[in-house]
Amino acid sequence: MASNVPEKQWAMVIEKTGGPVDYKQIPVAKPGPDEVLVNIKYSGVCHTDLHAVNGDWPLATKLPLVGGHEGAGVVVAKGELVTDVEIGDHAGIKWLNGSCLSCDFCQTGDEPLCAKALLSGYTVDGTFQQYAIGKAAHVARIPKDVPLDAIAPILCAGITVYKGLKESGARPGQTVAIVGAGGGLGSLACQYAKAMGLQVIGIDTGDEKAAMSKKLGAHTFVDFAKSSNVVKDVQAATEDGLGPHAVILVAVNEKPFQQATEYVRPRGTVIAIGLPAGAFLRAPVFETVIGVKTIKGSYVGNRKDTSEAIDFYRRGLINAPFKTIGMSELQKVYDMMHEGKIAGRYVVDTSK
Ligand SMILES: NC(=O)c1ccc[n+]([C@@H]2O[C@H](COP(=O)([O-])OP(=O)(O)OC[C@H]3O[C@@H](n4cnc5c(N)ncnc54)[C@H](O)[C@@H]3O)[C@@H](O)[C@H]2O)c1
Ligand SMILES: [Zn+2]
Ligand SMILES: [Zn+2]
Repeated sequence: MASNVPEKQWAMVIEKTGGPVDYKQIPVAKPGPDEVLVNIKYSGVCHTDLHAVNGDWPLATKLPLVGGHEGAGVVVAKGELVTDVEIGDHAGIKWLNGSCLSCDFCQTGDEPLCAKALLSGYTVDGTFQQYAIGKAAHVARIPKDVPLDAIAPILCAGITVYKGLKESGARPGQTVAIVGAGGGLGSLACQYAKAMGLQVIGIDTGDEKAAMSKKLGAHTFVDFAKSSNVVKDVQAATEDGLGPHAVILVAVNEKPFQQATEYVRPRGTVIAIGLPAGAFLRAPVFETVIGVKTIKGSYVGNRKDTSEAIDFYRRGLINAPFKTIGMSELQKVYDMMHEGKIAGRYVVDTSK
């Protein structure tokens, strides 16, 4: 372990599901043989972190829990089996903290499906602390010319929407609707879609999110709260009125998951990414069949998706807004997120 690693550090911890999240000092963990210890400088706040606090999903978290899975920082220690990450390297701890590397899914680059996957800020402690552990095989390699605050949101939101866009099969020139375009994943989805040569329809609510979505690449914005007919408005936003070729669902409510199958273009694909509590996908069988529509889930990304998503940023293609706040103020971010008031992403600075 590097000599400047302290015994104790600041962290945001929940003791029980439902919170509150407390700012307190906890011990710094020691990396196991195949792990690295990363001095987290910045961590993005994903809506998943809020689902974890609230216990929304049919999957229990560890407790007490340090949340966070968009952590970017500097490697300060490593286990004896780690040969391809060096002390001083910049690294990211993402949702997929580790996987078995040998099951059928891991062997085929589908490691998010690994039954033994470790999830940062959920089944293992995450990045709302100054020093976090990651499996060396899975930490994101971050080039040193990339700023650690701006890259943090890419480590979940960016990877996830980039993968979702690839899974949609949408090709350059085609149209994609981003549902939840003003949020953390949505703002990045607008940028990745634009960079991939797609035309973008943004769907969300409020003037701030409308203006931001347009700035990030949406040619049309549909305000779901103001529109009297979202399905018609989304279809009307495509040149021939037949609807978008793909829909990326990153909203945190169930209703748009039902609407998407109605307005997606025949032969089109609906990609479900958002995870509203207790929600169901529902589609009319007749229209889905005769429209040859595809509905599929998409879940984070693999290590290759990770490096590609980071490379898009490095090449200057991604410039989604984020605001920085002290880590000790995490509860404020959760409160704003709960109210749907965040346009883009918040990133916490672990030094404050
Ligand atoms: N599948 C995955 O791999 C994966 C990865 C990361 C996050 N997620 C999930 O994605 C979701 C979004 O995360 P986030 O951090 O971007 O959240 P966020 O709170 O930043 O954004 C959600 C956005 O959805 C908008 N929204 C709410 N209702 C809507 C509606 N009816 N129509 C259109 N937009 C609507 C909100 O206004 C907000 O802007 C969460 O459920 C999160 O857990 C999934
Ligand atoms: Zn996330
Ligand atoms: Zn595996």
